[in-house]
Amino acid sequence: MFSAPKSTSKGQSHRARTFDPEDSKRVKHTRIGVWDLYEEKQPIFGWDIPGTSTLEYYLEITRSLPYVWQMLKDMSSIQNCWIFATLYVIVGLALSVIPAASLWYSGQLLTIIQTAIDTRTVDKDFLVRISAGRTGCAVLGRLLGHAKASLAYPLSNRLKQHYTMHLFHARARLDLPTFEDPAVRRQIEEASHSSRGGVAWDTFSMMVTAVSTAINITSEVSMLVAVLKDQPDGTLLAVICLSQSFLNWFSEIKSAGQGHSVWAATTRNQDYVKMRGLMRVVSLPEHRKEFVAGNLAEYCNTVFREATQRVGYEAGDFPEVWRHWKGRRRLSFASIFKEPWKELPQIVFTLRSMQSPASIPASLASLNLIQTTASNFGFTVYAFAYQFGSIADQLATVRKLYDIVNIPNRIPDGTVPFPEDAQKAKAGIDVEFRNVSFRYPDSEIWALRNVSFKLIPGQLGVIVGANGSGKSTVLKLIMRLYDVEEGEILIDGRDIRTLKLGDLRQSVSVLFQDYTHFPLSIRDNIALGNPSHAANDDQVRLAAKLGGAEEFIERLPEGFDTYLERPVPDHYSALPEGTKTIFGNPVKYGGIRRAADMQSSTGHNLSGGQMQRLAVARTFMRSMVSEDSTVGLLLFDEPSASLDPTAEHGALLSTCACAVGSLSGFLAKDLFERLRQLRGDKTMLFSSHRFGSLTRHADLILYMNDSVIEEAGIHSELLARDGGYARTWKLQAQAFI
Ligand SMILES: Nc1ncnc2c1ncn2[C@@H]1O[C@H](COP(=O)(O)OP(=O)(O)OP(=O)(O)O)[C@@H](O)[C@H]1O
Repeated sequence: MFSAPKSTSKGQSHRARTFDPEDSKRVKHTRIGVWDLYEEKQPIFGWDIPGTSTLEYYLEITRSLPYVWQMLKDMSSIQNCWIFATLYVIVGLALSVIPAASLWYSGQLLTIIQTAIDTRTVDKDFLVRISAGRTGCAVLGRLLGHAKASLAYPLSNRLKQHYTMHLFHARARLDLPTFEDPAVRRQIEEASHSSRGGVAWDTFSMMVTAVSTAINITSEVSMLVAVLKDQPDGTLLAVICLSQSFLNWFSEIKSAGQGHSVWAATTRNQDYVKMRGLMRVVSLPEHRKEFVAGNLAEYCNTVFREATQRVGYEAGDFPEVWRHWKGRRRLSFASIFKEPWKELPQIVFTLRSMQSPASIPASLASLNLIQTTASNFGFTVYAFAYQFGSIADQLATVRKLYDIVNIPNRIPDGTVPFPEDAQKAKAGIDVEFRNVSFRYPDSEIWALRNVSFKLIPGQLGVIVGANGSGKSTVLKLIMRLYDVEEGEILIDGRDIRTLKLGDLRQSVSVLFQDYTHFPLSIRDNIALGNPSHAANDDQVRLAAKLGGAEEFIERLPEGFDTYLERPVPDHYSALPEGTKTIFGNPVKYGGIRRAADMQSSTGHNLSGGQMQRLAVARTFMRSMVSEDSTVGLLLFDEPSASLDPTAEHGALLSTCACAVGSLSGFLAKDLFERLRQLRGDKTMLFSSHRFGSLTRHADLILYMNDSVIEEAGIHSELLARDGGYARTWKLQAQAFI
């Protein structure tokens, strides 16, 4: 809904095991406008101050250290990384002592002033040397700062690239149920979370900054003590100024609101929710068709006006309302005393100067020195706390980054290679369900109950039944996207759980009902049907032809190189009205601009039927066009759902020049017929709502209802039985009369 402030987005989950907004002992509730904010109650000297000690906090750091060590070792494997890293550390450390060196020179200037007051003489050479040193420090500080920023770029890029591959691998290796698990998704999200250059860079720069900050503060404070110990009231002024910067920091942290605490906000104001919904209805292009056709303008205007009046002036996005509320809350005890406290050093100084007017110049110089150092000191600590949140949280992110590559998959791999005989498998494999029952993860409802059937090599099976009866689930279980809960599935007589997963999936081809297209080029989308032949353009084109997709692909301006959805959008400002296309794509303006004056261009829009032909082409790529394909079982989930009749009957395609001898024959026939001819002896299993040509040819029809197989047999048998299948078949037949 909104992005949390930076300091809050880090460092929450692993400390607070659970967060229950209703737990009033631990959670404070505040009503802000239409929003209910729930904040975990925090002890003042608990988590609020980054780096403060508690056992859990240190344990967290201790647990993460081996992973940080691993990260440092991994950095050595990245080209030139250690050179940049070492230089970065050296420059960072050198920078951290510059303020102390400047302070030393300033102290020397103080001594010169003091001597001048006492003796009325100035050592000019010494003054020149000290002034040069002081100026040199400033110049060196600037140069080192520049060098640090210049080193940060190549270093962070190297780390980013390395860990992007790491994250890619970690995500790619997960199976479906593991990937769908919300806990796993969260784990991945947390491991990928980073502000700028990735987790590794953030951690590395945090460590360098932590050490530099420590050196900076220690050296500055000790230098300040050394410089001021002989100055009149130096120590008193230093204490007042440092306490002032502490007060400042404390009030900032408090007013930053939740610091590092856990919080959540929701709105229960139905009028506000409705207002936001209506606002989207009138703003987004996807609703406009129905909005206009449904004549909704007047009704929506009235409802929106009424809802707005009821909500009053309290409506607003949470971040906006929250920011305003925090501004009001900023009037804390610390913030009230902060201002008068600032005047205290001046008051002390004035009192002292009245007592001994001769020391005014020296005192003035030391006051200035102390104030500058104290404000630097406060700023350094605050900047560190703000940038990195908590050290423990940052280090814990590294642990998560490494842990995600070890997330166990829910579907364990088998050990038996499959098939034993590739030629035989290619010519069809058999599949058998024995008393299979299955529930989806975290679901109480049985998706399949006691399902048994057998298809022998070369047979055509069709599963028919109402929505939600379990048809697609049968296909998913054959692919081992999930494992059965009871019973077993056998492929060529072997329990699929014993077979090597890669081999099993290599031998089966599936076209899902809810197939997706990858945000890659059309060529790649088809080629991924058979990754081992992805570079073979002829096969890709043949697969496109067989799937009935070649003709419309060729008509696209970029043909097979067209991206259906470009993963990298072009960005542009508000272009002059006459600009209709840019970079070959139409200029589009959405109802709501996502980022100031930036707008992304999207890819081409294909019809549902064209999209499905692409998906069919990918299936053909996998199963038909390659000589060495080991696919022996073809699964189709509602393959003709969005194909128009022309496409199904191949009329459009009959004009295609066919590349293979017998191709023209079956292009003119209906899709099922084409599939039947192309498959040779491969076993096929369809799930379909449609009865008709497909079921008439089926060797086995499974009529499913409410997760069980109610009837099984061939078309004529099931018609004769006059049960659910016959009823539905007659209903569908009547619809076409
Ligand atoms: N990912 C999932 N998580 C939980 N339940 C699911 C999931 N997918 C399907 N189901 C449930 O499993 C049951 C069987 O679904 P399935 O998709 O196999 O039905 P179907 O016969 O293919 O339906 P349709 O004809 O609409 O595609 C349904 O009750 C459905 O709600």
